[in-house]
Amino acid sequence: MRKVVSPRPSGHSPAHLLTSLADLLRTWLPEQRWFAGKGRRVTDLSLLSVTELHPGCLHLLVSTGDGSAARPGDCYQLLLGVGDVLPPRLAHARIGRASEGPLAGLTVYDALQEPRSADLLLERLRTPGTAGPLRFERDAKVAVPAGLTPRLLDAEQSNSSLVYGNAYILKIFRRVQCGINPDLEVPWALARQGCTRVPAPVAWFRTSQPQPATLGVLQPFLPDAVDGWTLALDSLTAGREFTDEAYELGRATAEVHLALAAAFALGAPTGHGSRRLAAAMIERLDATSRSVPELMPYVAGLRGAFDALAVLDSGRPVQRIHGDLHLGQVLRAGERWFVIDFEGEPARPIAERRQPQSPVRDVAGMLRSFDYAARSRHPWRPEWARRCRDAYCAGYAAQARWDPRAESELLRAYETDRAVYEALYEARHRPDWLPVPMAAIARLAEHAPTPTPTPSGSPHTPVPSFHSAQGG
Ligand SMILES: Nc1ncnc2c1ncn2[C@@H]1O[C@H](COP(=O)(O)OP(=O)(O)O)[C@@H](O)[C@H]1O
Ligand SMILES: O=P(O)(O)O[C@H]1O[C@H](CO)[C@@H](O[C@H]2O[C@H](CO)[C@@H](O)[C@H](O)[C@H]2O)[C@H](O)[C@H]1O
Repeated sequence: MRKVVSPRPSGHSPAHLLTSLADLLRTWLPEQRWFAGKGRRVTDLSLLSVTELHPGCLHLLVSTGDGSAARPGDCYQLLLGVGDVLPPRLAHARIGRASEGPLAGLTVYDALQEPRSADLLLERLRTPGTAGPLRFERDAKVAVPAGLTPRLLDAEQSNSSLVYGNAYILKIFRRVQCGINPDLEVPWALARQGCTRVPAPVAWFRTSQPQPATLGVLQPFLPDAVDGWTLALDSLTAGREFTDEAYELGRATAEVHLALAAAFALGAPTGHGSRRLAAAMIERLDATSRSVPELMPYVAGLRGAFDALAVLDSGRPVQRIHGDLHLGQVLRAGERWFVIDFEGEPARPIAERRQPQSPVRDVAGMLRSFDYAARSRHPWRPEWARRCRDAYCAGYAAQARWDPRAESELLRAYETDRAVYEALYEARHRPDWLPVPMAAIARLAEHAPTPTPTPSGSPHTPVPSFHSAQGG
């Protein structure tokens, strides 16, 4: 997202406002959990859009860059409060005091932490309309009540979420990309399909400038739900099995996949497209190993999984999928699993995330997650993860009528690709966690299939057993 500028708040041009905000945001942005450019300095900063939502509350789209010509800048959505004095209860929201420009002497803070601004956002969503380039819309069939008490969710998130009265949750996308966000598009389509595994959007807001983009989505909040990651860790801590839950989760995943296949156009079977997919995975491996040197010793071993994929002729069609499925993206309320966060991998371009892909990719994401959970507790219990993985695939097979374990090369390639993604994610966001995906990478590299020439000279890949690579 670049360049265009929207209406002027209270008579100040964005360029003028930037003189007040630039220094503050250069320091504050990189400290935020949702800031994608971890480890990079914000050297270029510009305001793409400024909208005064109400006096003292600015909605901004800012573009940040690190000065490198090779990396395009990112666009972030901010809601900033500006005032003379910050009440002590908002001390934690303080960004700083502007020293120059039109806001000189005023204190700037993160307005999402302020109930008044959160109330106002909900009011906007309840009563559709526009504010400058922002458009607020809702499902006319759902009446959202007024006056619900807001609280900002304290979760480790890629975005920011406000919960209203334990009845609704508003996700505010932090890193904004041009186009409809799959986290609005997919749950909306699934709801139309009658799929009840996904909370259906009831309201949303978007911008038309600098380019059309989704900015936030309001959905029903499941008040008694616990996420799969917390449940899995509880089970590990208590020395309990998690296979019944994993089986049901496999069924829920398959149900969502079937609904997705019905709601969106299917793509052609992977067929010879496997070569292109393998090439993309190899490219990601090479690029990641340049950023995460710990990967270097394993690159040759890991490539085996991608080489095997390149010669695979899969007859299974591709379809829309979740794209970033793991235990943190599933919620259990009572005995029932729900799937949330259809944004896909936030670092990838939206156009790519909306492409049909193999459902095996989601399955691989969840299988990696069982491994993650088992790895994050001492002593490591590989058998626990192996049983969960098996139960999950069995549940999936029972619902989908095909077993992901039968797609062993595809599954292995996607698991390897996911582990590489995780290594990059952890190196950037949580370096202490890097050993978790690295342990899987070491195993996957060690057990990687080696394409061997067949008597006819065409490559033949021995299929490793499903358990050998991940189980121990
Ligand atoms: N509909 C919901 N009901 C209950 N909790 C939810 C719901 N949607 C999200 N959450 C909670 O919010 C957290 C973050 O949501 P998520 O969509 O994964 O955001 P992000 O993309 O920022 O990671 C989840 O882990 C979950 O705890
Ligand atoms: O923010 P998102 O939930 O969209 O996803 C990102 O952050 C996740 C961590 O919060 C990360 O997931 C990795 O860690 C999880 C445990 O914290 C584990 O369950 C996942 O299997 C593992 O991939 C995810 O990769 C990232 O996209």
